[in-house]
Amino acid sequence: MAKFPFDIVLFDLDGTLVDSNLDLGPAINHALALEGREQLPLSQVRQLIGGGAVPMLERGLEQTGGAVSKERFEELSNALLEHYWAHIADNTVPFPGVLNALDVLADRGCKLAVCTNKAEKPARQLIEALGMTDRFCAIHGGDTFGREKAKPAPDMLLAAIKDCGGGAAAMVGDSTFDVRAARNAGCPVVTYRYGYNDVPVGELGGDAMIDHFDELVGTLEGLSPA
Ligand SMILES: O=C(O)COP(=O)(O)O
Ligand SMILES: [Mg+2]
Repeated sequence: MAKFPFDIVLFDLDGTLVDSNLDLGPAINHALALEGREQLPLSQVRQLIGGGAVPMLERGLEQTGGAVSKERFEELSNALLEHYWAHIADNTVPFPGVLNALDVLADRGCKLAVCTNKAEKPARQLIEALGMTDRFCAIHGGDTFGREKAKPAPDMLLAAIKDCGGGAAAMVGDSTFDVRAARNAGCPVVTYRYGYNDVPVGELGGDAMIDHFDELVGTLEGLSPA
């Protein structure tokens, strides 16, 4: 078998490895209800995911009547996170084909890592609850290197590449945060059509797009390391 073109594959979490909308949705709606705001349908919540909990709540408030004071935002944000932590893996599951794709990549000698804008603690909690921790050499969150270093900054990707021992890396993600972070880190990037795309999926601008995780290994085989 030909050598696999990548030594390392970096994965976004929400909307890429896992379908977490069913647990993030009730958490943001819990915070909106505390402020007397209308509930957002899950189809709308999907489009708010990708930058982490703070941008998600900011945008949710904007879409239901406008911003609140800094103090109130802090309270609502804490309420959102508390609700989310209590229900982190109630309904969240890996997307179809994810576990098999991770198995095949590991068999082909790839090291795997998670680079998410979710805070590191809930990211680890979720990955652990799904029994997936041992698959990854590194799990970096949106606060691991400070919020200003969250995606689209390349820092967590570059750190994960180092943690995995260095080598040719590719990124897999669902949003503009992932595509821009991969570009900033100099890695090719595959996007997932059924993730939580924050722009129309054709405009994400990755190097390749998959409709199902069964396509991932073959798609990566067709890409060249940067
Ligand atoms: O939770 C979020 O908003 C972002 O998470 P992601 O970077 O794993 O998509
Ligand atoms: Mg995502």
